Order: sequence, then C-alpha cells, then structure tokens
Amino acid sequence: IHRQTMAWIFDEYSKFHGHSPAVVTGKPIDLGGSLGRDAATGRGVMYATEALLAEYGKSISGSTFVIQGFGNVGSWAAQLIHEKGGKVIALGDVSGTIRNKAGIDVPALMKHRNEGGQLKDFHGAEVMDASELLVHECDVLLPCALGGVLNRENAPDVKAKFIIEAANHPTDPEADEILTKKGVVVLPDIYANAGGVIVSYFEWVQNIQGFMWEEEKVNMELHKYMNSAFQ
Ligand SMILES: NC(=O)C1=CN([C@@H]2O[C@H](COP(=O)(O)OP(=O)(O)OC[C@H]3O[C@@H](n4cnc5c(N)ncnc54)[C@H](OP(=O)(O)O)[C@@H]3O)[C@@H](O)[C@H]2O)C=CC1
Ligand SMILES: O=C(O)CCC(=O)C(=O)O
Repeated sequence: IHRQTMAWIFDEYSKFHGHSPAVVTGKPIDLGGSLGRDAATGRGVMYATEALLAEYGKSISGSTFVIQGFGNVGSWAAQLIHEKGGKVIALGDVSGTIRNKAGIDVPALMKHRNEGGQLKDFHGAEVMDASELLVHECDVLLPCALGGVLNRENAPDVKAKFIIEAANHPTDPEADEILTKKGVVVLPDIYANAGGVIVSYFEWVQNIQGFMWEEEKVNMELHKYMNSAFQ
C-alpha cells in the first residue's frame, strides 16, 4: 500500500462528502490508519505457518525457513519467524541472495538493510546464487516477492516440505500439480497472505466506530481470524 496515495483519496473524497476516514484503508496512522497494518501481512503469514506446522506436529521453533523477498511481507515474516525461534537459513531480494546454515541473525540484517546496506554485503551470511534459493534445502519455503516464481522448470527440484504462498500466486498451476505429486504441502495465498486485508478491514471497523485499537488488540484479533479461518 502507498499510504500517501490513500491519504490523497481520503482527502479528495472528504472535500465533497465531509470527513470520511472509512472511505479508504491503508491510510497513515494520524489520518485514521490502523496500528499494526505495516506488519499485518507478514504477521498473518507467521500465524498461518504456525497453524499449518501444528497440524503436522511441528512448530516454527526447530524448523528451517527459506524466504524470497525482503520487502514489507518478507522482512516482517522473517523477523516474526526469527522471534518464534525459527531458523531463517537463506533469504534473497533483488540486491542479493544469502545463506547461513546456523540461521541468519534477522534483527542484525534488518539493521544492515535500514542503514542502506544490500543483502549481498551483510557480514553474517555467505552470498549464494539466486537461482538456488527456491530449491534450497529447508522445511518451509516462503515466496514473498512475485507471482509465478515456482513453475514447471524449478518445481521438480523443490526440497521444502511446506510452501507458504505469502506473495500473490507464486506457484503456477503446473508447479502446483508437480508439488502435490511430490507430497509438498502448499498453503494457498488467498489464506496465507490475508493478514493485510484483514487488518485493512479492522481499519475500516475502527473508522466506523470512531475509535482506535491498541496494537496488541489488532494483533490478537488478527491471530483469532487467521486461526479460525485455518480450522
Ligand atoms: N504488502 C501487503 O500487505 C501484501 C502483499 N502481498 C503480496 O506479497 C508480495 C510482496 O509484497 P510486498 O512485500 O508488499 O512488496 P515489496 O515491494 O515491499 O517487496 C518485494 C520484495 O521482493 C523482492 N523481489 C522483487 N523481485 C525479486 C526477484 N526477482 N527475486 C527476488 N526478490 C525479488 C524485492 O527486492 P528489492 O527490494 O531488492 O527490489 C523486495 O524485497 C506481492 O506478491 C504482493 O502482491 C499480498 C498481500 C498483502
Ligand atoms: O490492504 C489491503 O486491503 C490489501 C493489501 C493486499 O492484499 C496487497 O497489498 O496485495
């Protein structure tokens, strides 16, 4: 979401119809945006991953993760998975692809990135070939960048046991078929990345109520919705 654009839409609409914050979501916080919206999609991805692994008697802690994309969705998913004790062993964006068998120190990587550093220059990992990322050994693969990245070319080589569709349609229909035959569990995007649109709905609810929720309340409600949708 581009918050400034949403602010312009809100402002233009309100000129003609009076103060109407509920007309659009993804607004800046001081114009009625929701706390927790920035992290929401990545947080929802983490909750979805937790629910799926639990179904198989596993947990985030003790599992290994490979993440493509370190933007809004990927960086939040990486941080929250790291906080839960998950080991992010490889990660990539356009600026580079890196790995560390012992687990990447995600908060240190965030600091490096926020200071303007590129992934390839991060000291806590080694650089690897981008083409190896999606077929890297791991328990859980999280494509958090683009659509169509898993296709008939690379799907046969995927080693992950679980794929969380954090980006929109990262797995094309041919890949889906190949992965299913291999016994890879693919959690669909319509559920896995719904955290963003859920918190946008919460933003609308707060605007209608004329009330702002604490971030803890937003996260708790998001957890509740993600869990009940999984069931
Ligand atoms: N943000 C949200 O709330 C939601 C997002 N989504 C979906 O999630 C996906 C990611 O969105 P979002 O995180 O917001 O987008 P961002 O633009 O914030 O991040 C995209 C990330 O993908 C990386 N990337 C782009 N191309 C490649 C590539 N070829 N190989 C590796 N990495 C690449 C970018 O790298 P670099 O920074 O180097 O350019 C960046 O790290 C999209 O499919 C989006 O539709 C779905 C639901 C909600
Ligand atoms: O914020 C929203 O309402 C939806 C966001 C979303 O789904 C996206 O960015 O792809």
